[in-house]
Amino acid sequence: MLKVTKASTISGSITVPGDKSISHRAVMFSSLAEGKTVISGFLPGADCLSTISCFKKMGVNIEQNGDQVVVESGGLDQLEEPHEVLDVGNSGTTIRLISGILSGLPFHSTLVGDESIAKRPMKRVVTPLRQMGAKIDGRQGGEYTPLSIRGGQLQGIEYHSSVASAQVKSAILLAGLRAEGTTTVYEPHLSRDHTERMLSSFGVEVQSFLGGVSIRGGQLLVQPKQIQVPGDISSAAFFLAAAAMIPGGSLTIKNVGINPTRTGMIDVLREMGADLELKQERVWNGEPVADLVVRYSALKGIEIGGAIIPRLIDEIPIIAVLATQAEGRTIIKDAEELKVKETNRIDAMVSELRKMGAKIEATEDGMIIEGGAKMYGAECISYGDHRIAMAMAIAGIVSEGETIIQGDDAIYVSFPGFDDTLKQILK
Ligand SMILES: O=C(O)C1=C[C@@H](OP(=O)(O)O)[C@@H](O)[C@H](O)C1
Ligand SMILES: C=C(OP(=O)(O)O)C(=O)O
Repeated sequence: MLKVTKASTISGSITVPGDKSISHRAVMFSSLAEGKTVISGFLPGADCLSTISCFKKMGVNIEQNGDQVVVESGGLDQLEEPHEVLDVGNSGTTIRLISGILSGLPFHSTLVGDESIAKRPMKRVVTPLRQMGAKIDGRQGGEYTPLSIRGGQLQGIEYHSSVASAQVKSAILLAGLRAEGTTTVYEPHLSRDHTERMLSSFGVEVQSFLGGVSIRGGQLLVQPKQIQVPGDISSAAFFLAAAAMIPGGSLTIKNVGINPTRTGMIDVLREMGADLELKQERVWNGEPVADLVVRYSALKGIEIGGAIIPRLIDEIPIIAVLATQAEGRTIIKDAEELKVKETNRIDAMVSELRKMGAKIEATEDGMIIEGGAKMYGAECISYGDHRIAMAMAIAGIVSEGETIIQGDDAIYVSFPGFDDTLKQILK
């Protein structure tokens, strides 16, 4: 249980843990390359630890010590048939990306996860992977876990994904690495491109073009020896929002990844009127990084939809909180993907923010928030979803009285140390 009370203001200089998407990929791709890779700035959260555990079960030697990870592998061809079930825990990224990798390997494996994973749709990866030649079975025709995969000879495909999902795109590209010919994925809007960037840094040729990306099969990964993971902008988002909406707020967050496919939150903050600066811009392993400086200023409601949605998909719970503190109406649309995350994030945010007095309603594909309502502390639940737990903790610091968040242990999925960082900046 996490307890928070109204903050008089927040200030300071902090860092946030490593980017979750990049940490998963760093472990996966290092496991596919022959030799030793040292990863620093790794996110030691539950989701990325699940990825490590799956690759260990396929014979990869991985030592993890806090945010330092050393991966020693014989390469893709040396991965072994796992004796045990591969457990992805709560991690959608792990199950979807690993399905793409397993599809090209000549053995059988079974994938399971927790009760949230058991409700998340898998056909979005199973369908294209089957088209490429993988034999995949699962509950309800392959829509739900447990999934059972027998990989082998694959054929490249041209796939038009109906969702802008980096997990779908990455699963197909990773299978494409082992397929005959070229594999092309088209997506309705550009989703995060960490797979493309990191594969390039492993010497793989990936062709990105407007609307899609192609990969030629049979290419080997050559490990870059060192990978430095930037701070996660999705974790930084909670504190950026807090500083932007609390009078007198002023905060620096150092070493944050600012890959343009992830910076929708920065665009939203600026459009709402926040005072935000990027400093010390630089590049780590093909990923842009900066220090973010944010200060309080009056915010106004805006409309959010279309191509920006995949660029801020995980930030929508905290954007909903931000909107409660802005003047006027915020409309979030085209975000139906929120219904198939760790929980239905539209329903969860509407229900929890309403308990605190916010004026918020759910729509088919998002939510509408009327800013300016007075908010009061309440007893909230996380629905086992890390982002809901953190969003409600930040809602608690702008509300009168005390807020209790039940199920805050979910935060460990993506942000170990959230509580301490929050305490550090609360004044
Ligand atoms: O590829 C990734 O690392 C991720 C992609 C996104 O999911 P979708 O691909 O389902 O949109 C995001 O929500 C998730 O937190 C991480
Ligand atoms: C949706 C998320 O992650 P995943 O899909 O990997 O479970 C998230 O971190 O918000």
